[in-house]
Amino acid sequence: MDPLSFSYAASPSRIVFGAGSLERLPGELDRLGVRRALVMCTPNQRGQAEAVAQRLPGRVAGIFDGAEMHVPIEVARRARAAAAALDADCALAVGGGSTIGLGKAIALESGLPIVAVPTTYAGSEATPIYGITEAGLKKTGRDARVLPRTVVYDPTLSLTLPLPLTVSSTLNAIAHACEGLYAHDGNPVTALMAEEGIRACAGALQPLHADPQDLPARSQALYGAWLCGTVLGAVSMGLHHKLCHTLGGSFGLPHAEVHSVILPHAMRYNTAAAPQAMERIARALGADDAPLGLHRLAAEHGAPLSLQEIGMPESGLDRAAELAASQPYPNPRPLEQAALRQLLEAAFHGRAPLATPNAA
Ligand SMILES: NC(=O)C1=CN([C@@H]2O[C@H](COP(=O)(O)OP(=O)(O)OC[C@H]3O[C@@H](n4cnc5c(N)ncnc54)[C@H](OP(=O)(O)O)[C@@H]3O)[C@@H](O)[C@H]2O)C=CC1
Ligand SMILES: O=C(O)/C=C\C(=O)CC(=O)O
Repeated sequence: MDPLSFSYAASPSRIVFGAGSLERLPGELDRLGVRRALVMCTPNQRGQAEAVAQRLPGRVAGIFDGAEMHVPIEVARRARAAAAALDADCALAVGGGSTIGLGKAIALESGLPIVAVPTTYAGSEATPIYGITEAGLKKTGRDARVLPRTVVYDPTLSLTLPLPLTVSSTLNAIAHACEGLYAHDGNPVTALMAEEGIRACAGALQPLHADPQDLPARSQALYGAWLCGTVLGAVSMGLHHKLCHTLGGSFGLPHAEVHSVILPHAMRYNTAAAPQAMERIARALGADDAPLGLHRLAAEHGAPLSLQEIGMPESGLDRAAELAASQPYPNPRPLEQAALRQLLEAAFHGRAPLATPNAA
């Protein structure tokens, strides 16, 4: 197959990046003709949302502070009703993937434009992917309406992100890029972004570990998160993301942490089937071996290493392997339930990924 045969579509989002760029938010709303923004946040980030609202006198329809992880449908319905009742003309999401995801739930139904001000490294602001959880099942989809029109990346807003979450959220970002490097619908541009995204994210962890208030390192992590999120938005995800969604959606495990634990193991599962991707990941990490490099990065910076420690019941491993193997999706190596069960066993106990793949 010709390796230089691809299709490419650039993201139409407008990106405003840099320390202090929140000051540019009023001008960005002007560009979109926004008059009544619904400012959205989680309950604990209400203060931050109020501070953002104060920068927009006369242009805030209200504050909705009920965002929750994985966008429960009941929360989505409440937010949609609030946006309609307040006659909002924009969903202004200030927060991490949970808040931005709620903005997407509104946009999906109403077509309202989203302006995102991300405060974690999850990358949702850079994708047309939405996720909504109903009756214990998380469904994801793609729709151009949910891609934020404008993203204001201001690294000063992430200075308050606690270090453990900083580390796991950065690994969540790195996971997007890792899978982007072997995606069947990737292209040379997403590969460049992925490798640079991994390098930027991984390189930010050491200085942030030493000082979580290191603003240049926060900028670097956010820059990497933008690149990795853009990759996620452009290509199909494989085993790693599917496994994380199964574990998050059906077993309630925390999103960024489950990514941190699974990533080295999912990369080992795919090592033999995606050698070029592994080479690029290893190069970006400055490691000899991609899965071991990812495991080391997580271990050195105190990320959780085992499913056990983030709440996975051992009794659920069979079911998780079954669920992960039950729906077909593109992945470099075919999905084999027994091998996935072995992967989950190693991840459950927090073992380093085996030096050779767990099946031929
Ligand atoms: N559609 C897509 O493309 C993507 C969607 N997602 C989705 O996003 C969600 C995960 O995103 P993630 O960002 O990890 O989760 P959250 O948005 O839930 O944020 C994680 C944690 O970060 C804390 N936090 C956020 N901002 C700050 C801040 N400025 N200072 C201090 N603490 C802060 C929150 O605290 P508190 O709760 O106290 O506010 C929360 O506990 C999942 O539902 C996932 O499925 C993730 C990636 C891509
Ligand atoms: O679950 C969603 O909302 C959609 C995608 C993601 O969460 C990507 C990820 O697993 O980080």
